[in-house]
Amino acid sequence: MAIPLASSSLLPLLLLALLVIVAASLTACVLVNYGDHRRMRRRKKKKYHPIAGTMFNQLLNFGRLHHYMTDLAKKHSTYRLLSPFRNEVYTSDPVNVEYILKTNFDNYGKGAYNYAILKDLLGDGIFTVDGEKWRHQRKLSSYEFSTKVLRDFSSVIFRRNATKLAGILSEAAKGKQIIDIQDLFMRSTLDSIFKVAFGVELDSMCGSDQEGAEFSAVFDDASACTLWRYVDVSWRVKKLLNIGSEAKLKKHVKVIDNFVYKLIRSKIELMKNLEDGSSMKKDDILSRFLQVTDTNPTELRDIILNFIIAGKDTTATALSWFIYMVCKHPGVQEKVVQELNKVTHLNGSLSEFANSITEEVLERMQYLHATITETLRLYPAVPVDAKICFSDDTLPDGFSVRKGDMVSYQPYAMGRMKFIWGNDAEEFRPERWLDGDGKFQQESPFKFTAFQAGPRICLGKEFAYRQMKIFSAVLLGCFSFKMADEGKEVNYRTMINLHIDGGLHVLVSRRQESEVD
Ligand code: HEM
Repeated sequence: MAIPLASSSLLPLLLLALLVIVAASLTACVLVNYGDHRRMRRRKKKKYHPIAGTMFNQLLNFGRLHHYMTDLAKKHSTYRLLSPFRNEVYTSDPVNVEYILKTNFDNYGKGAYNYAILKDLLGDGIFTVDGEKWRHQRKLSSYEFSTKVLRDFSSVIFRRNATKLAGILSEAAKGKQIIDIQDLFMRSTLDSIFKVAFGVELDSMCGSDQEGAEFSAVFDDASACTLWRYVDVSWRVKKLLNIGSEAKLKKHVKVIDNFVYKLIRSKIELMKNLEDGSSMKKDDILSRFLQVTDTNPTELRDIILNFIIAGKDTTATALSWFIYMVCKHPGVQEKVVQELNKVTHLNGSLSEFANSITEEVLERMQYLHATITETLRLYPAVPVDAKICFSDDTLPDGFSVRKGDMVSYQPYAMGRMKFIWGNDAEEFRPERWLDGDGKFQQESPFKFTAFQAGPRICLGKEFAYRQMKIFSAVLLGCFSFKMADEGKEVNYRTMINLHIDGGLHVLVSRRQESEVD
């Protein structure tokens, strides 16, 4: 999901909310502690995970939240943070993770809490629901995601957009211009997912489509307002009175709905008018749904918007951290290029070069696959992922959780745990993913949790890898990258996705060995 935790315009409000929450936390912590103590005495047999801090500490460490949580994880593989609203359990223990995400899957989900917050924007889409509703969505969507039609169509879009991006970098290289590559990745992944989902060219990369640019801005803002509900305890009142962020959200959702329903209506018209479906076959997800299912417009709206939110910032942030890593490790950058040299010819036009990156070529790029995976191990696009516990339970480590507790696994902290990855856990070393023959080796998804695991594992994992590999192969084949300011500290901004704070500013230059024009 791609929702900023704190856009700069929301910062003063956020600080005010933090102060209120801090006061409430302190009082609640005392009460919860006391309550825990009494309950523990009553139910002697049950034990609960150690308390490592409170929500107050989280707020104090907001700017370095994932560092803070990693430090706690180094002390306790599973711990509790006290909050006035609910008990929060955080785990980086793969055995507990497997239990929550797979073994007792039905007992941990989005719950009514997340549903209420997300529903206005994401409707009954795959991200917001549990149980039968989720199963239905998952079945419909996983069938589509596994088809060759979608694979081929999306690869064409990725190659085209990677070529477009390389064209922009080419101009920047000529003028020795510093570019914010994260911003460009954000635009190009939005364009890609939009084309794949709706069959519509948004062109936010070049900004040629006014309506598209407006949709993109409104969608980002609506996501920010939705996320704001997680910190604004008064959001329901504001919604009732239609004021502040809630009034803004309502207005934005209307714009989004108009845009999306218009697309759906015109697609339905188009389908009706097709005399010979095969000769004018359309391969975007919306058209495919209309061809093969009898999904109604509201369901379609929810399905497609959820895909857009899922596939937009996740891939863009992962690609940005990948570029950051290869800038910091020029040796790795060179090894990726050597591999590319082996499997493709770095000559011809930009689009010829991009088109030469076929499925077979992608399959042979094992070192690139390992480098992207190593990036995601240390910089997972979703750094923490929370579930709600539906009934009292005991985790495999012997500690109990209660109905209503928030139970989270933490990909960011897990990537840095020595007990999972060995003493070099914090080092960037793509080789850890390769066997003696240089072949990529999968790890347990309960250790490498960047894509979640179990029945709800990311539906777009293969799609995302293909996109990231095509983009990185095209870009590294043509350009060498270095940081615009080598001495500048690069950090994340605390958001649902792991964005690079302030963007990633790089200098690119044409590669000597590449004769791609
Ligand atoms: C580097 C890229 C990506 C990463 C790291 C990633 C990671 C994740 C994670 C952690 C979840 C679980 C979120 C939750 O608990 O709700 C998830 C779910 C999901 N992802 Fe991805 N994702 C990526 C790209 C994509 C793309 C490109 C798409 C589709 C176009 C996609 C589609 C989905 C969907 C539909 C779900 C919901 C699955 C379900 O609840 O059954 N993802 N992803």
